Amino acid sequence: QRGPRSTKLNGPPSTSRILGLSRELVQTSDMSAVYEEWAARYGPAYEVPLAFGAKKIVLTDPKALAHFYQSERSVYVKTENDRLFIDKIFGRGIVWAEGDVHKRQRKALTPGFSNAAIRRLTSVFYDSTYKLKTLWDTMLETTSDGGIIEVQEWMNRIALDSIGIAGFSHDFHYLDGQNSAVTAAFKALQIAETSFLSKLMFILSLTFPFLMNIPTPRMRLFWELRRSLNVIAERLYANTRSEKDGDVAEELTDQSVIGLLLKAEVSDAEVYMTQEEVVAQINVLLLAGYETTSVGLTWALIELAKHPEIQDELRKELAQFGSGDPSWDQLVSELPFLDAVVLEVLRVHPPIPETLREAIQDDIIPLGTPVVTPSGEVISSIAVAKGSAVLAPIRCINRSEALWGPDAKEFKPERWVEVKKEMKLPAKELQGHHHLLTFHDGPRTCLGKLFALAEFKAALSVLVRNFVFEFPDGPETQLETHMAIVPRPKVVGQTGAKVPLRVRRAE
Ligand code: HEM
Repeated sequence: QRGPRSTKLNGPPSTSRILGLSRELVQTSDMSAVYEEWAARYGPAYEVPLAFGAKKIVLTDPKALAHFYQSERSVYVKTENDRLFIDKIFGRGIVWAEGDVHKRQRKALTPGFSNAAIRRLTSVFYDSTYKLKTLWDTMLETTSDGGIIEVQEWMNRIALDSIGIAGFSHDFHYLDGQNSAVTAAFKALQIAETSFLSKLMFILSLTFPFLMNIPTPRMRLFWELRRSLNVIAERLYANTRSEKDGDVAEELTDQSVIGLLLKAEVSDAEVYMTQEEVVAQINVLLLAGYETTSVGLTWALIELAKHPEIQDELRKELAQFGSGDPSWDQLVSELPFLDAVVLEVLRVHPPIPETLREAIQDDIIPLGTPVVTPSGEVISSIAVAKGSAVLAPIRCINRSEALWGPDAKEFKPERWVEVKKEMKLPAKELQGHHHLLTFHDGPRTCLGKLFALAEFKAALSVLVRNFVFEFPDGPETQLETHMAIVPRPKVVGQTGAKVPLRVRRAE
């Protein structure tokens, strides 16, 4: 028996009876700007026609978004097709799980991400960045004017080695130039240019999962990545186990996220995980912790290269530590400008640009700002029928002029001084990390938030104190998006996700 129907909302008209607006959604280079335009025209809750008569409800209203994220797991879940895709790539770990299985897995993983755990892991982030500093120092030794360095690749190296060691006591030695099946698969994904057909197949496969079995070059890369991650994950599982049994490297193992996880697995039945689940968590950590942070760090260097005055101000703030490094506590609370730069990078360039969910039961979503329906009725809540797709366009929300003011698209770390003192903008109604939904919110909010923030801050503090970053062709250099696992920046004209910067040693 069908429950109440969804409220009919206004929204952009379909351009194709078969594809709805799917083709436009795939072809548009800046989807967040389109979502913003539609929100300005149709209000902060509207609907978008998709392929084969499907549609999705798009929310930019802060009250609606707070409700949406708080109702994750109980009302809003990942779509079956998303889960099938996640299962194929990541396995059945925490990103795949829903309901009680998710609750149990999250409980088991949580201690690995506590304040105390991250405080202990901060030295790992410093070690990785200093390794890079030593290598760059050697590369730049003979030049007075700096050298051109493709920084995205180096941020990948910091991020992969850091998650390997801090996640499961495994050193990939990627900073040392060592390649592996994992690095090869990630690299191939970054270089591969996605054809329109391949992108369209990918989008359609979320509606028609059988398309995932068609071996497009992109799908083959995903399968290869999964295969290579599994080999590593199983070896790590076995190693950690034998280390634990023989009490070898116990201290190191215990400090990594997976060390704590394995400990929980043997001692607490409530959070018991199968070997398959543990292997899947390693895959998840690798993917969730690697791409997001390396992309975020790359964007940070891009923005600093585009804004030399901001880079100088940050360098000045960091100078107070001389040649020493800020402790974890200092990184967290004694470097307001570093904090502002990091928050601004996460606002303007959220590594995961949107959240798509499906309602597993009927729901009523409250609205802070009423919308007008096609029949002219003014409503302050919308009915959402079981089975409806709901989208939170994070990147659009973070950059929305209606929420963040007319300078919303600009990179201005100084705005955070105001935001933290007294937020006057409509964005103050947004929940999440300092009004940002970049890490989501609610019961499925990013578990690695503290990990990511500590890594960002430690890495940037070392990089900015020691090096100066510039665009070889000036700050007006244009960038575009390259679709890897998450969207990556690339300088226009480069093949693949490349960001070459001129790097000089800071005096
Ligand atoms: C800037 C860096 C990062 C950003 C922006 C970010 C963002 C997110 C987002 C948006 C989600 C929700 C995904 C979804 O359910 O659709 C998520 C989940 C998650 N993240 Fe992060 N993440 C970052 C770094 C990390 C790191 C470094 C780790 C681990 C070391 C991590 C571990 C996780 C885990 C385990 C989940 C699943 C949580 C759950 O489903 O309950 N993340 N992250």
